Amino acid sequence: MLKKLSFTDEVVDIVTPTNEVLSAKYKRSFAYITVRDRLPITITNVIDLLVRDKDKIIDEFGELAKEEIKEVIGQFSKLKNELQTNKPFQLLTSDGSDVPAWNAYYERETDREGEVPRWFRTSWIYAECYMYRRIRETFELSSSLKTFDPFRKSKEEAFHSSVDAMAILGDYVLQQLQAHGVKRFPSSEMKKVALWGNQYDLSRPVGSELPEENDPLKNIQLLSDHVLVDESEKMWSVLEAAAKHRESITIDIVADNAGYELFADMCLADTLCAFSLATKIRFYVKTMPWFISDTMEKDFHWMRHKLLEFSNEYPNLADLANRWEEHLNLKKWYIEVGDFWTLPHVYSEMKTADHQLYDKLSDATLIIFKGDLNYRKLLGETNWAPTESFSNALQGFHPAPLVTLRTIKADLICGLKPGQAEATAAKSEKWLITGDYALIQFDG
Ligand SMILES: O=P(O)(O)OC[C@H]1O[C@](O)(CO)[C@@H](O)[C@@H]1O
Ligand SMILES: [Mn+2]
Repeated sequence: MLKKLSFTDEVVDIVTPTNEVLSAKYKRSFAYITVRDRLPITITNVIDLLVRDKDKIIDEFGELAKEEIKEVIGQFSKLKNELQTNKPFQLLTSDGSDVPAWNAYYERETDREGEVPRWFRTSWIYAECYMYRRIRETFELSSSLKTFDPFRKSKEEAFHSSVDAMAILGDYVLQQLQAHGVKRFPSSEMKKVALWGNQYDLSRPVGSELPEENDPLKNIQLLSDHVLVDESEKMWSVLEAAAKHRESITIDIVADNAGYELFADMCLADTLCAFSLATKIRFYVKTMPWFISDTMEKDFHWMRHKLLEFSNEYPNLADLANRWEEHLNLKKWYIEVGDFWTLPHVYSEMKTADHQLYDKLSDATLIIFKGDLNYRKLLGETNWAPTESFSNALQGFHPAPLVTLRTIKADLICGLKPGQAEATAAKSEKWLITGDYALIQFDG
């Protein structure tokens, strides 16, 4: 009798070859661990939430939700099974504005791969984005749960557990804001605060914990020798030169996680405006629940309202929330939403996939990309040699001068000095996935 092939027979027991796109087909890669272990856990957690919070959800979304919760749970069990048995992907069927782009991507990949993409064969970025899109689609196809965000509760809990850290940072930032015109822009502190804020994502692998030190300003000192590349001077030079020569300075922030990280990004944005290093800031956020903790527009407004509620306990947090509301009202700050950020495209494809967005980013004086997922997309999800230059790794993506503030949480990197990757690996075996190391890389 012929041995029945299991999908793991297709997985090869190697690390990702240099210059290849990351994929769960390489068994010794973080992509494999993620698709095998981490993604099914995410689906299980969504199912558990629906079971545990059933009554509350029915209260909020109406009686019809009672039946639909059961159906949705069934769909998620099916999705998990599809993943774990390496089934082919499917076309999306909901009426979301991004569905044509998703389905075009599916057709393109099917042509390129010579077969319908599957979880353990296609690129990691496609598989992981596809899972979050399928979760979204399941809710979209219901009648009563269309707007349900399965990660809202986790995002809100994470916000509450970081209020003390925000209060410390908030006090510091308000002091700086009051000192503008007298003191220089606190560049060293603010870049690190926004950089290490990226440790606060909710899809951390087991073993990569948040800092025990609650004071973010002390924490950034402890981590100062963990920034493997720091090209922040070049980013300040761009802004200082623009401040000297121009009246308007637009900074685009491609945001990442809600909660503490977003708070830290807004502190950076506010300080840049106060010190005249920016006149307009556009925050790009996601249109749907994404990679658990990524910011949606509603998460931003929710945070602002929560901060206002602290007016007795932490008046500085409320003051900051009021300032940010004013920036939005005065059209100094914008929250930008768009489908591209939740498509599986890497950024070298932006110009053809969404030329309007590319043109818009091209108007910026500086673009700041936050976090690990943005870094993966910047690098084309490719396993570059660690010494490859950042500029080459971007593969032609250059709408405007750009900088990435990333704590390292996936096994791809570039722009290191010869020997630096090896020396870091000798200090910490899991340096590429724990988020304990970081990069500030600039392309001018
Ligand atoms: O919020 P970030 O920094 O984009 O990180 C998201 C997480 O998702 C991944 O990109 C994939 O699971 C990890 O590499 C990372 O831990
Ligand atoms: Mn994220």
